[in-house]
Amino acid sequence: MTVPLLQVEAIAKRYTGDGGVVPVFDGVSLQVQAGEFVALLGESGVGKSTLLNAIAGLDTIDAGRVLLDGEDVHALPEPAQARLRREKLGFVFQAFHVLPHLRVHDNVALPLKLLGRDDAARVEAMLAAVGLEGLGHRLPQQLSGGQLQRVAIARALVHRPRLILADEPTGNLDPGTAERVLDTLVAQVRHEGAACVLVTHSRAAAARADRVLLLTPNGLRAAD
Ligand SMILES: Nc1ncnc2c1ncn2[C@@H]1O[C@H](COP(=O)(O)OP(=O)(O)OP(=O)(O)O)[C@@H](O)[C@H]1O
Repeated sequence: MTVPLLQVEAIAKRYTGDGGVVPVFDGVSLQVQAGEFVALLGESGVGKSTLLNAIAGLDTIDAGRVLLDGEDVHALPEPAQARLRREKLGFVFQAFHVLPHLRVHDNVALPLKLLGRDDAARVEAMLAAVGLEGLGHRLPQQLSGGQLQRVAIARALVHRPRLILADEPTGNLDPGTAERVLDTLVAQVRHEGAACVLVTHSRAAAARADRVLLLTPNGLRAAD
C-alpha cells in the first residue's frame, strides 16, 4: 500500500470568541491517495471550508495533524509551510480571491511566477481548458461571476499541484460549463496523479468522484 498523499489524522477545530468556545469538528480523519478524487458533502455551516483551510494550513487546528506528502503541515515554521503550499497545493477558494489589479492571464500565471517559472503557453492552455480562451487580457472586473470562478480554477491547476482543494468550484456555473470544469479537474487528477478534495453541494459534481464523504458534527463518514 502506497503512503497516501494526504493524511488527516483526528483533527479538531474550534473557534473561540466573545460567546465562548464554538466547536466546529472533532476527530476528523481522512486519507487521499495520489490520483484519487474525493468529494466532500455536508450541510451549510458544518465546517467544510474550515476543514479545507485546516488541511492547507491556512487555519490553525486544535488537535491532530495533517501530513501532506509526508510533511507535517502544522508543525512546519511559516516559511516552510508557505513553500509547501506554493509547490504542492492548488486551492480554489469559494470567494475566488482573484487579484483585481492583475489581468486574467497574470492572475493565472501567479502560482508559476511565485515558483520562478514562466510558461505563457501553459497559462493559455489552462484558460482554454476552462473555456476562457481569448480573455487573458481582461481585468477581473470585466468578467462575470462564473468566468471569475473559472479563472480561480485555472490558477489553482496551472502549476500542476500534487493536492487540489476546491471549495464549491462549480457553484456559479451552468451545467454545461460545470461539466467542462469538472473534466479539467478530473484530467488533472488522472493524468498528473494529483489528489483532489472537492467540497460541493452538487450531486452531479459528487458523482464524478471516486469516493463521496459526508461531514457531520460527529465527524466524517462515507455518504449514502
Ligand atoms: N472566524 C470564525 N469565527 C467563528 N466562527 C466561525 C469562523 N469561521 C467560520 N465559523 C463557523 O464555523 C462553522 C463552519 O463554517 P464553514 O464556513 O467551514 O462551513 P461550511 O460547511 O463550509 O459552510 P457552507 O456550505 O455554507 O460554505 C460555521 O458555523 C461558521 O459560522
